[in-house]
Amino acid sequence: MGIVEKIKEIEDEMARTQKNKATEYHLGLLKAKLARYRAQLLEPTSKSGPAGTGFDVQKSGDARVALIGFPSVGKSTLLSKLTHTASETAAYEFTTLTAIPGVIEYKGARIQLLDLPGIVEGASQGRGRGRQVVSTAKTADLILIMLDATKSEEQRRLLEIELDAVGIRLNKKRPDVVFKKRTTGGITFTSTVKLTKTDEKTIRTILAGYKLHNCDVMIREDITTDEFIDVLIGTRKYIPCLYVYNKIDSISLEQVEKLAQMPHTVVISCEMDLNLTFLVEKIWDELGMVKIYTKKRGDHPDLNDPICLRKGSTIESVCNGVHRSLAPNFRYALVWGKSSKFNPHAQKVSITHPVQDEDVVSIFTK
Ligand SMILES: Nc1nc2c(ncn2[C@@H]2O[C@H](COP(=O)(O)OP(=O)(O)OP(=O)(O)O)[C@@H](O)[C@H]2O)c(=O)[nH]1
Ligand SMILES: [K+]
Ligand SMILES: [Mg+2]
Repeated sequence: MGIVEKIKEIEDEMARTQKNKATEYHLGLLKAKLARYRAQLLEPTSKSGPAGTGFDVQKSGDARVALIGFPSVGKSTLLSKLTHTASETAAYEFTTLTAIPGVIEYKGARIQLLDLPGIVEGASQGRGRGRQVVSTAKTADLILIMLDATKSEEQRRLLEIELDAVGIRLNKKRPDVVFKKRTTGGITFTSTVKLTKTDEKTIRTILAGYKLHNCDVMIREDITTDEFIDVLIGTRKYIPCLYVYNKIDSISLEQVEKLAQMPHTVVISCEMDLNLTFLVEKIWDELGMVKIYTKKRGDHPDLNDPICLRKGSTIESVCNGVHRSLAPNFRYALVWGKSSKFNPHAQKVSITHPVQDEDVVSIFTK
């Protein structure tokens, strides 16, 4: 009998078994067995693709948000609450076995929310399908670390370790270091600030360790040695993160207040519908989305169908948001709004002009 059949058998037996004092222990055993089989299902097999690749879910919408957490913290419950997609939820661990995408619609934007299997300690080392989960997290524009408010604080640190191990840096900026490889000329080292957490000698030792004998290094921020290594490796992902504590219906008000005061933190209860709207607002803020309205010559701006972009986007992204034929044929654009030098009047701009929230843009092509 395969694992899937065994799981089915246990689930059937659980459904048949009446819940009462006498069956409590037996049900507990079944639950434990079920969790074990489901965990086995999550282990990589030759069929499930090489370790280190994420789930094959098409990116869609204006941004992607990934739900990362231990089993049974309520990830699927949240997906079902915030989107029109239902993801199976249950009281046993490893209910979700693959990536399930849903869409949050907010302020005209479509944000993809990705429900993922729960991960366990050691996920990044290839235990279970966890490696696939953390690899998928790398593709997100925002990570929601979902935590069970009734469980110990330790869970948060353990998850951070797993994400760190695959090169994800949470709520951190890329270190301000310019690093250029050369073919000759040795190492030029400059630092525009006083280094208090590392020094030139350490950095030169590291460079030698990586067999980098010709390069330019310019450090413009008081970085740590680890941050310098991140720059060298180059594939680090700097992703914003919100810590979402669920199940606050089961803890005291004092505890709720304590959690809510922590930075980048939102406390919610999916079951009691507490703070879910606020969570969506925070997701929007953290993603740094802007809304751009387009306007055809002589028309009013189209206020019903804004283009949603990440903060810092340029006219080029606006072009691509309308149609991919626009950018190659671009002549100039007119912008009204915060990014116009002459606000409230229009400014004529090039394709590299950065737009701001609620700008109105007209694009002129050749
Ligand atoms: N008390 C309480 N229970 C909740 C809340 N949200 C979800 N649950 C319960 O927590 C259990 C797990 O929920 P799921 O949504 O399946 O959790 P998950 O994180 O998707 O779990 P896996 O897919 O197994 O990793 C279910 O029994 C839910 O009913 C909440 O706000 N409060
Ligand atoms: K579950
Ligand atoms: Mg789930």
